[in-house]
Amino acid sequence: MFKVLVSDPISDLGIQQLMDAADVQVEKKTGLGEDELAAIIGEYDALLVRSQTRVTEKIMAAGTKLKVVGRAGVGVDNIDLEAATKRGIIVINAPDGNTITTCEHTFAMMMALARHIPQAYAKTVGGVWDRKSFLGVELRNKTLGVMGMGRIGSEVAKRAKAFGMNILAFDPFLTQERAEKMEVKLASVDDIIRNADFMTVHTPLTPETRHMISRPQFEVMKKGMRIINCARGGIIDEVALVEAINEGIVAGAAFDVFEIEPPQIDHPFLSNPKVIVTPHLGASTVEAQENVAIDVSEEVLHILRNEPFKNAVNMPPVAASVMNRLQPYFSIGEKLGSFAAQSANQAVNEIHVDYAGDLSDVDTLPLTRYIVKGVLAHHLGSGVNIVNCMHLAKSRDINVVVTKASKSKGFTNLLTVTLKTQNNEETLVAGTLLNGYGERIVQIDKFPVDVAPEGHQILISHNDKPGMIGSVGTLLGQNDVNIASMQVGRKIIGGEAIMILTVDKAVQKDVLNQLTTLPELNSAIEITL
Ligand SMILES: NC(=O)C1=CN([C@@H]2O[C@H](COP(=O)(O)OP(=O)(O)OC[C@H]3O[C@@H](n4cnc5c(N)ncnc54)[C@H](O)[C@@H]3O)[C@@H](O)[C@H]2O)C=CC1
Ligand SMILES: O=C(O)C(=O)COP(=O)(O)O
Repeated sequence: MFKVLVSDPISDLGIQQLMDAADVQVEKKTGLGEDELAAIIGEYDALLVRSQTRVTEKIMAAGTKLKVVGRAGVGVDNIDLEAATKRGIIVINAPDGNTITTCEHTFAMMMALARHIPQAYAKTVGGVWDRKSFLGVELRNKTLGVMGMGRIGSEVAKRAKAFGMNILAFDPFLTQERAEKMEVKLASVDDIIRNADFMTVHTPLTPETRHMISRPQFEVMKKGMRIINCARGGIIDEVALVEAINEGIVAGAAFDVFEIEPPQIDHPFLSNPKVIVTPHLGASTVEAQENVAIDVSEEVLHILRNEPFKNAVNMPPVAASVMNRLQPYFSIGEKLGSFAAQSANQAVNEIHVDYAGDLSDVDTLPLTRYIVKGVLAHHLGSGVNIVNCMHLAKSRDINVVVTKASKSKGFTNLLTVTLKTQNNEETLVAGTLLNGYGERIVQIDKFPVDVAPEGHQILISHNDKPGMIGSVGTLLGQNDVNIASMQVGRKIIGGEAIMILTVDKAVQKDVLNQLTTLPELNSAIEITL
């Protein structure tokens, strides 16, 4: 008999099939603290949660029988995926079931914002008949900026068009072709900030999206913009937003999610008349809750019964027979993918992987998955894993092309990852495992290099002129950035060159900006591996 614990409010109808299963016993215990949950989790084979329960390392460690954590929803940021993977606990989510519901909530928030509905309601029920204070705006003919054109963002864009809005859309995986198909205008973050009347965010919270709208963006923002966040708290800097409202830059904001949930009673949003809020209700409809609970229950049953499943966000199912030969390359493969994604600055529509050497005669798909995961994870965050990465690439019209050759330029194996963008630009990174020296990047674009892929690196493109190394070193020194190692690569004397530095800590954006002002220096990108 499998025991399943449901620790958040999850639809009874949705989990009916679990409750009906003869080999499963379901128990519901909501509102438990970490210690209380850790004290009982050892009895259970599966745990079902929404966003309230924090499934921490401590819970995983105590869950000695735990085979699966099921998230009845999309975001898995309340689950310690690393801890789960380390312990072989499969984490699954239900990515599709609440898309429309969350999209509709976003629309409800946008309309409430445009017409001051919560504020007007409060006054009216308070006995004040005030028709002067709540002059609204139409959505028709307004420009809506959508940041993140995944499942929810795309649905929001579709509905906004029906309201006569013009859509500017930004997503690192949105190509011109796909934008045209969706009848939206492909835009940069900057285009949206400067031109939109309404802006809505639909990205996951990743290191890159954290505070993606902050003071510098508010400073150049179109005056009077209205902002909606029904994705994750922290994508928009809450403090900077309140300042921008008080300075008259932002006309109003509608937030369903907060950097810390629930927010403290003195959170500045709660007393600001231009901010409307809901308590993380994006996914809260009868339909969505049934959908996600059904999806997650089905998957949990499959996993408990050792049957195939599809929505794992962490589980690496690699056949044992190929494991021994491929496994040593998993880490360098993922790093090459990540390195390439961080150095490409356009939407990618092809990931080309070339295997040269003795791996060319085995099924390299498990290794390709690590490379594709490395590429996608830079933008998609913790939701991408080696189980779902191929599907995610396909759903974003990204082709994964693999070629193989037995000759490997002198290495036992050489892995070459080339990202092709919609403008036919190519970013190439090649790497290998060197006997006795470990992982090495041996080529970046056309330049041969010898770099250990680890930590914080700065990739600089410059012209091969005397004094470049000195001026870069001096500028970094002045900014307290310590250089651990440095490599330069060039094809011909005096021509194009690259410099790759490994530094001891993350580099501030303004230091990278300062680097780009140096004479003969073309670009400087930070890469974190
Ligand atoms: N308020 C609520 O109750 C709910 C919130 N959510 C949240 O909504 C968000 C979106 O969910 P889905 O659409 O299902 O996810 P999705 O994975 O389908 O879409 C996310 C999109 O964001 C894009 N993205 C990543 N980094 C970006 C960047 N720096 N700039 C622009 N775009 C970027 C990705 O390429 C992807 O297309 C997630 O954060 C999810 O957790 C989802 C359901 C309910
Ligand atoms: O699915 C998501 O990402 C959500 O944020 C929904 O959260 P909830 O299940 O309503 O706690």
